[in-house]
Amino acid sequence: MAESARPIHPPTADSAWRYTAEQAARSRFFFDFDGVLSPVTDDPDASQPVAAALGVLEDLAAKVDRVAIVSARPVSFLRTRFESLAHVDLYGLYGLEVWHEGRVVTEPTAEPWVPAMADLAERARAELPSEILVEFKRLSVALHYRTAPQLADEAGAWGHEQAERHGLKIQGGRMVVELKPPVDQDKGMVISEGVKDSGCAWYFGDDMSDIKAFDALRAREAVDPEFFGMCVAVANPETGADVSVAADLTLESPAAVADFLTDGLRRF
Ligand SMILES: O=P(O)(O)OC[C@H]1O[C@H](O[C@H]2O[C@H](CO)[C@@H](O)[C@H](O)[C@H]2O)[C@H](O)[C@@H](O)[C@@H]1O
Repeated sequence: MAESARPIHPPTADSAWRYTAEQAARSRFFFDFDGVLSPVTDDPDASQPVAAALGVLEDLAAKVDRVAIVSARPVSFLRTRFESLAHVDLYGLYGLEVWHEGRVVTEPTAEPWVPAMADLAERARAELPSEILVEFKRLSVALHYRTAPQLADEAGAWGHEQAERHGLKIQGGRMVVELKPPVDQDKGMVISEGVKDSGCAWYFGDDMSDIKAFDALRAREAVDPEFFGMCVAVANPETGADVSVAADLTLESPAAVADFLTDGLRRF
């Protein structure tokens, strides 16, 4: 049977799956964690992948070239959720950490920032209202206001002041402001690197930081007419239409992502 042509954007799910199945050995899948594989919870420590996600990710990894999770969480956290998956790679802290050959490899230029980030987390706890949940992630500090949305401006102002004073990067997310070392690394860079030598890649994301990963797929398509990049958004009330508008397709929830993959795997 003749091979399908690269689907035209926005492709139908059917044409995207058909093309990917034909290119399975050269296809890679990348997933954000929070809001994509796990439903949002008030307590960041409580979030868990939807029950069907683990099995379907491992099944997918057996059919395609590579499956990876690309998250703002540390690898140590992702390991607690995905330890049972032997064939799924983990990128943590926007790619500052990678799980490689049984250990965490940290971007060397970021490592010296650990003490400064620990100090920042301590000051955030002391200086901000206790309703703002401070999450220390070794190489970044997240200021969560999900349970106290009236404190969004205060968290943002404190974050911006610290970023300016200490030369840090600041990143907004879903009811969160995050401070990071001034190291050039984001999900777009992870994906640009991660799709080298591949013919097809999918990225599933729900947050503003995931748009850079979508852009990386578009950029690769622009220079390689053979390459097919599929951007999938997961709907949520907090990022407005920005992520969906940048995507080829929008799914309703993490449970819908697992169902979508289960259905797609039938084409292989
Ligand atoms: O890149 P991701 O895997 O999507 O991580 C983004 C942030 O996810 C977490 O916060 C978000 O999910 C929490 C649990 O559902 C929720 O309480 C919070 O409001 C969301 O912003 C994580 O805690 C952050 O560190 C990540 O930056």
